[in-house]
Amino acid sequence: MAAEQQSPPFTRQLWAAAEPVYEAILGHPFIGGLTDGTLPRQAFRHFVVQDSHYLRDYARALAVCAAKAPTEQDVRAFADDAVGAIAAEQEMHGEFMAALGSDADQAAAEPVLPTTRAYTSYLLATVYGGSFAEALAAVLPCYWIYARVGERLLASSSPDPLYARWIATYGDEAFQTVVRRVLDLTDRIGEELSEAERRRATEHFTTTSRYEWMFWDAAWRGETWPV
Ligand SMILES: Cc1ncc(C[n+]2csc(CCO)c2C)c(N)n1
Repeated sequence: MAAEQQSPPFTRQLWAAAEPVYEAILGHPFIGGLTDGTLPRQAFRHFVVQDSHYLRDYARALAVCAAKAPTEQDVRAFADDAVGAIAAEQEMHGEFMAALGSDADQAAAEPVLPTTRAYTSYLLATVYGGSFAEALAAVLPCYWIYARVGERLLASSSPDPLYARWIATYGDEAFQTVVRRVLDLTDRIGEELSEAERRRATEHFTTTSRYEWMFWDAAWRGETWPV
């Protein structure tokens, strides 16, 4: 009998699809500026304000993932992240806003800009309308790209204490452990997917990876609504 055809681990397939985007992120001047400390405060502030808006909807997206998750343990893990991990990120943004002479209320009062709106709309449409695998693939770049970027930047860190704090959060071993958990789940789910389902999920993964690049780029450009 012919040996059963083994698919490569799903995460390997996903990363191969998004690798050029990851390389573009590492080469982006926003990331370069975080590392060498030259990133203008205005660009960092733009990022923090938009990220506060992003996190509200991302928490919703994780809660939908929790509702669709296959096992009790996975339900708990996503529900925990929807509450605890998001709260930790919001708290960090509160500290960033204070260091920038502002606060969370002021951030909340600022408009949600085009890239943030596009990214969160896409995330929410995918998690509400798609299968669990599609939902997982859509939320995954948020974890995985930040873990890879954090890990990469940790060695050099930043001469700017604010930017060093940002890097330390994502380079931290505790965060890397959280991400490994989500990646293990992705490989587990991937084993049961048909080729067509893998393709659909990969499309979501590539799209939200691109939105991660665009999110930094929007802050770097000081994006506004054109009208
Ligand atoms: C645009 C954007 N993408 C990813 C993250 C990082 N992040 C946000 S929620 C979450 C999961 C729980 O920790 C992670 C890793 C961010 N802050 N902003």
